[in-house]
Amino acid sequence: MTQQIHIVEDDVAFGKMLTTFLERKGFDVSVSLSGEYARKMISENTFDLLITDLKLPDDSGLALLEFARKVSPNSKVILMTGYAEVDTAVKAIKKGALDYISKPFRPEELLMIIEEDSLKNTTAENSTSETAVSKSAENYEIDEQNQVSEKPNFVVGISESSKKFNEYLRLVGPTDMCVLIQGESGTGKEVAAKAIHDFSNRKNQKFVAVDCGAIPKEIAASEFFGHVKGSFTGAVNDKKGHFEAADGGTLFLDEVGNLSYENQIQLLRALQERRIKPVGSNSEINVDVRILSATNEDLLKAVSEGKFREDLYHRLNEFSIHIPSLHERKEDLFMFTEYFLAEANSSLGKEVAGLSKEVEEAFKNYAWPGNLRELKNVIKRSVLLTNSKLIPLEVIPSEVLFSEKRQKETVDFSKESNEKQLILNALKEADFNKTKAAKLLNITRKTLYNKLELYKIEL
Ligand SMILES: Nc1ncnc2c1ncn2[C@@H]1O[C@H](COP(=O)(O)OP(=O)(O)OP(=O)(O)O)[C@@H](O)[C@H]1O
Repeated sequence: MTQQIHIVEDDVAFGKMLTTFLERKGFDVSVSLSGEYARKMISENTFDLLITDLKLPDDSGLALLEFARKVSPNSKVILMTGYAEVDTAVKAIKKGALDYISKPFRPEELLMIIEEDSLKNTTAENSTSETAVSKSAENYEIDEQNQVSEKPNFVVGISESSKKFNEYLRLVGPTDMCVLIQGESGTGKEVAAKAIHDFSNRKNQKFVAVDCGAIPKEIAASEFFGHVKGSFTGAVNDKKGHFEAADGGTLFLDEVGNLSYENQIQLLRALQERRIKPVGSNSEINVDVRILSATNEDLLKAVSEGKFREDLYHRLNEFSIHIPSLHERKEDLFMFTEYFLAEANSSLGKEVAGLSKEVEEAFKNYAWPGNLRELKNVIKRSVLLTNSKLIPLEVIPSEVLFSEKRQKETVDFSKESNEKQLILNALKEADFNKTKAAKLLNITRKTLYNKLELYKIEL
């Protein structure tokens, strides 16, 4: 079926360009120029995908995202952001957006995100059979001593913190303990949960991952415990819930801190009694499920503020694992880079050999607020745009080069080639406005003028 896409963009020309591109790729596309019109459209139609600008004259992309999650929970949302808005975009991902894309971007980059998501969905659909096992099982193999070990395609890392948390995965894996995995968005919490499952004797049973942040509280009970036909409007068939689907295996509750208080009580009851009752049913079903959960917020603080039940917190947290942010494990950066580069080359049919020296520097200096997910995205988009052996600075998104989140040791201005390229990038980014470009570079206007002269950059 043709996918219905709705674009919310007040820049008429840009919206038109995206529409034409996506229509050529076979999508059914409509556009809103304002938040008000977009809200009307979202209420009256069911779109598969909503692509919205973060800044609208009468609204914000974040508010639209929240609105869409309420009135049309099945619609995916991609946010288009300016270069300095990565933090907000990361917030958007936490609120349930599929992804974000920083402007300026080429339409091919957007298509890549859309196609990657459809691919994921197809894989997910194909793996709903009773015998399906976790995808991350592919990440491990049995060695000669019959020990489970990582294949090279699962990056363990060389930093002390990575070694430690991977050791914890190994240790807690074979137990039946409930594990709470904590870490910033994109650090690899789901990958870690799958690894725990794969180290357990449930590894040949199902691993069911549930994004608690994406379930509206009204239907959470039916999602977790299932329902019987006719139990509420819209319940046209009996439906199995996640607990039953994961019976014998592992249930991974992602963003568990987002569950409403009422849903927390229901979950606690199910965990204590190891029995569930589908909505509208009179009989209970025994379930044997190991619970792993993850959060990127401070759950203990949520407990002290009365937003998260303390008894549930202790149930879920029989063992806790903290995944370090990429910023805290900089030693692993280039291992992950190599891995994601190989992955991007193979999926895009390219043969990019590595990063240029300047890009390497920029990567080292960036704080990576979106962690491994951001690194993976940046590399994939850059590989797509690279036509040389090494990834050049020009294809790197400007937030990586100029974000306020960059660490203090900023750009190595001692290297002339770096400096000239960075100045050119900043000028481009600032639409050749020198005051803005100087600000981006964190130098005075006068210094910028001197440097323009030094490098013979004519404007
Ligand atoms: N050890 C690893 N080796 C290789 N790739 C990894 C590893 N850990 C994470 N990744 C990749 O990084 C990306 C982010 O991982 P994941 O989805 O597990 O993060 P998350 O912490 O669950 O994110 P969120 O908080 O947004 O739910 C994924 O594409 C994943 O495949």
